[in-house]
Amino acid sequence: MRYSTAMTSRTDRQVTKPKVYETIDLNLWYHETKALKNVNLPIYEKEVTAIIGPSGCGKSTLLKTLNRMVELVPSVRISGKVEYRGRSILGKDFQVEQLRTKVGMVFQKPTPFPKSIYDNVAYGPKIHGLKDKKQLDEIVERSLKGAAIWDEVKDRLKDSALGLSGGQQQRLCIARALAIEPDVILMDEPTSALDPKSTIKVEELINELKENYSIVIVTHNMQQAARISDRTAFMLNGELIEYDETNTLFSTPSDQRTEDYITGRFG
Ligand SMILES: Nc1ncnc2c1ncn2[C@@H]1O[C@H](COP(=O)(O)OP(=O)(O)OP(=O)(O)O)[C@@H](O)[C@H]1O
Repeated sequence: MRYSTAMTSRTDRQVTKPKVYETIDLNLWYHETKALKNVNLPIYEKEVTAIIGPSGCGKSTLLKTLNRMVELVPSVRISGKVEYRGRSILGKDFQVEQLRTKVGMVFQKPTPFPKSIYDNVAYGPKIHGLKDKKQLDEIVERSLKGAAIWDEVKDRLKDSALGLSGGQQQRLCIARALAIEPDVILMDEPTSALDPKSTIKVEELINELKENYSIVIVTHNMQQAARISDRTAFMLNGELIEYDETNTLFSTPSDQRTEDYITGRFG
């Protein structure tokens, strides 16, 4: 095997960009189930990093480790390190609230609150203490524009978000994530519940967002990873098998297992 998770990938040796995240020898167990095995993964600034692999390989677990959401599962045990901007985030002295204003998350199913479109977007800034109506109006407009949904909702901001289509709801959730002016956006299969047209809109949006944000996206869809990501991490049974520039990983994978997966031989 030319690669293992303990080795530095081709990409990592060449990249001089700042890292937003780095996992170092990361292991994670749910009770006795080992879901992450010695994962070493850098995430670079203002890029889209895709995490791919068959069902149950640990993609979502890895993503949720980055914002420490995984710790909501009581049986979880973790060893190794996760660094955000060079700072270890797993230690007891790190306040998880510090991540909440830096890292937004978008889930598989759109999860708007049963509130107005306006209030969905204003929610984050409000809980972080912003009260000024003019400032909130500006944030709501900027975030909805940033999520490419402003024109569709600007005349119905007081209407319930639940009245939007699934694709619109997902873009609203992206606007909600943008409202806190995050550094990173984590996306867990953000288009898997959407129709093809809405999927394309969200993919186009992701492509625009990477100018200003670092994005990590978990996807089942290899074509999607190939279309929108700069680098791809391929996981299997909790191991990071291969990580490289997306073009390289899909055109000349280094590990036979990656090749088998991307050519549809399993998964
Ligand atoms: N809350 C949990 N409790 C116990 N085991 C879990 C829990 N969540 C995930 N696992 C296990 O951890 C492993 C990795 O799961 P994870 O959801 O991260 O994989 P995935 O690659 O995201 O899968 P999928 O593509 O199907 O969403 C699996 O064996 C899964 O059964």
